[in-house]
Amino acid sequence: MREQAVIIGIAGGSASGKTSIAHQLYDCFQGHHKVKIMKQDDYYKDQSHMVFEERTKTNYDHPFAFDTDLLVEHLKKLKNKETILKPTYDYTLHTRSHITETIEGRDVIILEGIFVLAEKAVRDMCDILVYVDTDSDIRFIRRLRRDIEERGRSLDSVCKQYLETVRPMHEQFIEPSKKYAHIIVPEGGSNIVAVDLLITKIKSIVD
Ligand SMILES: Nc1ncnc2c1ncn2[C@@H]1O[C@H](COP(=O)(O)OP(=O)(O)O)[C@@H](O)[C@H]1O
Ligand SMILES: O=c1ccn([C@@H]2O[C@H](COP(=O)(O)O)[C@@H](O)[C@H]2O)c(=O)[nH]1
Repeated sequence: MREQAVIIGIAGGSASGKTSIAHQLYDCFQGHHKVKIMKQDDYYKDQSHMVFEERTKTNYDHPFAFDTDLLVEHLKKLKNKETILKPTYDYTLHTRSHITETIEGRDVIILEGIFVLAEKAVRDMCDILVYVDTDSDIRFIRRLRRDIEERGRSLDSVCKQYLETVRPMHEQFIEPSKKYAHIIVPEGGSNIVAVDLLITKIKSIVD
């Protein structure tokens, strides 16, 4: 087993299927290796000093919304299989939760998030870079359903946020970051062939 962890970065638009692919990779490796899924979203800046109303106005699809310095610091430690204390994020409150997770050294780190490819310091930490490429209408439908069912949003708030920030920021930052990918996966987690190829490649590095 390698002394350093292998870090797989998975980027793509909101609701493109990053989490689904991350879980498929996790399920494949976890019996044989120590694996951890890391969400870039856990590194959204803490906004507990702001009232809830103010937090709803934050642009969550701009790089400034993230504490990327902390994420990179943690990735460096994880690369060396050191322990970190990871923050966790609460989408319903739009801020960090009080829970901190201790993560001990792992062989494989699967990092997923909208800016994993767009942020140079983050992508430089990854051994394999994946972009999940799913059409925007499909992503919008999935996001609408998910944000209402799981993130405590209303129909109007999802539509407003999508038009005002999610869509323009996707076009400005996320879509252009596709050029940094080693592998582009169309159709997200339902693309079994692409996920199988990815698993084969990761196995060749890890084993
Ligand atoms: N291939 C798929 N077909 C249908 N629904 C999907 C598919 N992949 C993901 N979803 C759903 O879409 C939503 C967003 O998927 P997710 O993997 O969490 O995307 P991301 O992590 O990119 O935001 C979730 O509710 C998930 O269940
Ligand atoms: O407080 C928050 C924090 C984030 N968001 C939205 O989440 C997505 C990123 O998560 P995915 O799982 O990749 O969809 C991002 O587009 C933000 O708009 C939020 O709404 N509120």
